Amino acid sequence: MSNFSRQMRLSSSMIRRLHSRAADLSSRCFTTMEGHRPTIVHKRSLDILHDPWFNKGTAFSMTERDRLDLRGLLPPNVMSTEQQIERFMDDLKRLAVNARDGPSDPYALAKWRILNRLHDRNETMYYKVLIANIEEYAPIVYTPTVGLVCQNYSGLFRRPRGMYFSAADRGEMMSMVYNWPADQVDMIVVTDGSRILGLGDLGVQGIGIAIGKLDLYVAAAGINPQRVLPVMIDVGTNNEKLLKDPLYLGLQEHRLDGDEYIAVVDEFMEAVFTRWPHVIVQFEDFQSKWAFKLLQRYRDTYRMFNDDVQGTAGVAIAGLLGAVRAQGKPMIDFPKQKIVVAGAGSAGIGVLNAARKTMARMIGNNESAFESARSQFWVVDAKVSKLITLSLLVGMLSASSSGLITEERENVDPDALPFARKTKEIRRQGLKEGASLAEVVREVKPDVLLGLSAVGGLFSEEVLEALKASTSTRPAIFAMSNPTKNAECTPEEAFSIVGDNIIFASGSPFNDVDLGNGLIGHCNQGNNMYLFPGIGLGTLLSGSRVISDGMLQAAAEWYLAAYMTEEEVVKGVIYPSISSIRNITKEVAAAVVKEAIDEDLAEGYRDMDPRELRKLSQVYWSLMQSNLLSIWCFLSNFPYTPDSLDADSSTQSKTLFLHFIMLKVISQGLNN
Ligand SMILES: NC(=O)c1ccc[n+]([C@@H]2O[C@H](COP(=O)([O-])OP(=O)(O)OC[C@H]3O[C@@H](n4cnc5c(N)ncnc54)[C@H](O)[C@@H]3O)[C@@H](O)[C@H]2O)c1
Ligand SMILES: O=C(O)C[C@H](O)C(=O)O
Ligand SMILES: [Mg+2]
Repeated sequence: MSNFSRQMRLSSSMIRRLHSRAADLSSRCFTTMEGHRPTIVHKRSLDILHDPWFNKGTAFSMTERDRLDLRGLLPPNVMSTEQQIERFMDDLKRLAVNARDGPSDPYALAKWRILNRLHDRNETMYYKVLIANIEEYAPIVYTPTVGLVCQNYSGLFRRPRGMYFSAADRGEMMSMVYNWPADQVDMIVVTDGSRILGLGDLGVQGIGIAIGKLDLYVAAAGINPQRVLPVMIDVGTNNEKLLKDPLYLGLQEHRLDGDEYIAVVDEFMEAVFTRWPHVIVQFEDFQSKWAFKLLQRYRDTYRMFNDDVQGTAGVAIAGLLGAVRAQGKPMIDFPKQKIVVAGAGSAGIGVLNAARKTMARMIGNNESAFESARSQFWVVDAKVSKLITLSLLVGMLSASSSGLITEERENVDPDALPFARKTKEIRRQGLKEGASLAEVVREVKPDVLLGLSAVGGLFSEEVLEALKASTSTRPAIFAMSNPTKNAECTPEEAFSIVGDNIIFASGSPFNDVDLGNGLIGHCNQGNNMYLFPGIGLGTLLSGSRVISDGMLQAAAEWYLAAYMTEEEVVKGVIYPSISSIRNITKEVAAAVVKEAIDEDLAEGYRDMDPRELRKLSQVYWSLMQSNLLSIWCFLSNFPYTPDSLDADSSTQSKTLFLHFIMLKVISQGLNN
């Protein structure tokens, strides 16, 4: 071989090596500062974002995100360093301004920041703090402060948490899910940010709600924090303020709609269930237009549920049954209750459907029972139909379709249609289509006034005055809208206007009211947090294929409704305190497991044979009920076993035997 050709061979292999080294280097390097030499990083994915030496946060360009396996781990909008600094400074200044204006919101936000920083530094410690002080910190990491966090998310954003799937990721999601570092994910909470609490469309900022809900999964249900995944599906926003905000972190385009929207959610569902076939997906805070459609679309094929529709319905039913007991009546009297509901959105309709079914079951469980249950509800809404929107646009102020919904109303939402009152009926009651809430309350004299309207103060003085004429010995007011400012009324307003003898519940926490003379007006928190962690845990442990109505009903009616003692209910306490959320979650989960087995839906946990599970359930049902959560925490390597395992000597041997069987069952799954 001539020297020349040897040199050629050497140089071509060298060139190949150099090429591959260059390619390798280019995949591992990026610029930390414009105009500077590139940084070489030997890390990938979240490890980069969690490393203060390398992390550029939202300033990673799209090509860098692809090269460094970061795609989907950051909100989609790429920011410049200048924008990042501006966002940080804006936020800092805003806190100073707010602090002068009034203490409460900035104080709660400051607490959230401190907790969030702890979450970033040391997750174990974060959850220990949360669990030990759940009553104090649930209102910070969850409702109501989480709403404020979502509203201020652009300013608060420091380190990403969870995954973002945007409309721009179509066709990529199946590979993007592998950017998430955990091989096992048990729970996903997903939102598209279109209706965050009662705060409307917050776009990508809605990720905060998914994070807050999963904090409760960890704190209340003992789900391992390494196996939860908050998800934001960013399909744009119709919030004009966010669309114009140069510092907004999400896609700055109007929301996708129709088939295009469904295609994005379909792709997301397929991707997550392909990587984690046993995962459970909780849909959260989707506008009602999509909440029902997506629930119908997926509920028979995937392990999923909609918390606002189904979780809220269960919690409301438990409270409504509690209100019957508080009147000194048996629960079976529920079908006689007259109920006025304000707000026929995803939560309102969910409650109406479930309450109607519960009543029908109590009075015969047949067609005519179902029909007669319908007449116990009066629904008031303020939907502006498409036609009216159009007429408003062209300046013709016609009457909006608000007030009492009757069969006379045009363009009634099909989900609300079954509750449209018949004209003949309401004429007899002295009412008409569109009657105001106050008129309806005045004429119907209901036992219950329930709000899921997202309108703060909707239960005005006039409405509450009208409720004084209620035919109930103990009228109940459920002001369930969140966060605090959106509550339909405060407990002070309710007790002072309607009287000391009422039952009061709100979605966000309020303090009890001092009624004088040593009496306390109890303020219950009627929030779906009492159900969703147990629904998720029970579904996970049973390995149910889907989440059936029966499983949800079992959770609400068997357990939550019966949870309070007679003594408590008489005092007006119809929901438990948040401090007992772990105990409630355990029982809710046990009810869900049992029902899944009874309905033949349980497939066992991972490799657990369903027949074995059935046997286990029959023999050890009562024990499971008292030990399920401890066992789960223990076996899933969750570091914070909630209550000490039952060590009572008389039950110890049985308990240990149960632990042994459950250990066998669950370890099969964990070893997969
Ligand atoms: N406590 C809980 O556990 C819980 C659970 C879910 C939802 N929520 C709260 O319920 C509220 C509604 O949630 P959603 O998902 O049903 O929202 P949604 O937007 O689907 O429904 C709200 C409905 O209220 C109607 N409305 C608006 N103004 C009204 C008025 N003046 N009078 C009567 N109706 C009016 C709207 O037309 C709409 O149909 C939110 O504040 C949410 O935070 C609470
Ligand atoms: O998030 C909550 O506090 C309850 C409910 O899911 C809501 O949307 O308001
Ligand atoms: Mg919600």
